[in-house]
Amino acid sequence: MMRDLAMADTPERPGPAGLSRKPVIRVDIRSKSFGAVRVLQEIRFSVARGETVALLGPSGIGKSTLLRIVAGLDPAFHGTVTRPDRMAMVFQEPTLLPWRSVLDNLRLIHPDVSEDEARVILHRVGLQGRETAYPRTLSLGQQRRLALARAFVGQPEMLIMDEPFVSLDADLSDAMLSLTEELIAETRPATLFVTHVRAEAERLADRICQLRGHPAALIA
Ligand SMILES: Nc1ncnc2c1ncn2[C@@H]1O[C@H](COP(=O)(O)OP(=O)(O)OP(=O)(O)O)[C@@H](O)[C@H]1O
Repeated sequence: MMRDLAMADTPERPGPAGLSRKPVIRVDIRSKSFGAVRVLQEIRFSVARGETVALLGPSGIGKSTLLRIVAGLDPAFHGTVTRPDRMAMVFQEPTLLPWRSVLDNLRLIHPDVSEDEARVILHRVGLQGRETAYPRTLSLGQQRRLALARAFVGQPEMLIMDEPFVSLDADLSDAMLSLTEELIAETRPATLFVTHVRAEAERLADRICQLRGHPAALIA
């Protein structure tokens, strides 16, 4: 089902269950510069609910810059981005609060989530029994599982991931990919993720975008 795209726009079309595939992320970036250096130019694409788009490109091309703009973390660009209210991000580093328990790491970000709901998602990612543990006592794989639980417990309409499987060995990377695939299928956010690994992109994504050139543009 995966295909490459150039300047892709998600048309409003029926989804697999006849549900509306109205885009929930619309990106129209005319330019992004750091000082005098223009990093991004003319980037237009959209992502529908339930759709996963992978972003590939060489190191330093501007992938993280693009993700930060889409997430609303960097407002200093020319253009427009439309995004839904409920969004979640997963970074290369799990970015956990070291002095808070596993359960608190979930509930501080999502105060409306009940303890029972938090326990259910922790069980779902394989962290049952570790609710009162502190992040430093978790393996890197477990920390990544907690970061995934934290992202999905809020039922995000939009999910942004920046190389979420980097620095894991092959088996762990495979397990995390499977878990992420399942959570995306259950929650169906509009997902945009960066990876250096084309096989990861082909496994997880419906569409693949590539950034190329200086300043970078989106191409097939
Ligand atoms: N805050 C900043 N100030 C100045 N230049 C920056 C800043 N952030 C990024 N850049 C520059 O913008 C360009 C794009 O960086 P970015 O981190 O987006 O690339 P990337 O494709 O994500 O790289 P990588 O794959 O190595 O993570 C690089 O030349 C980088 O040096």
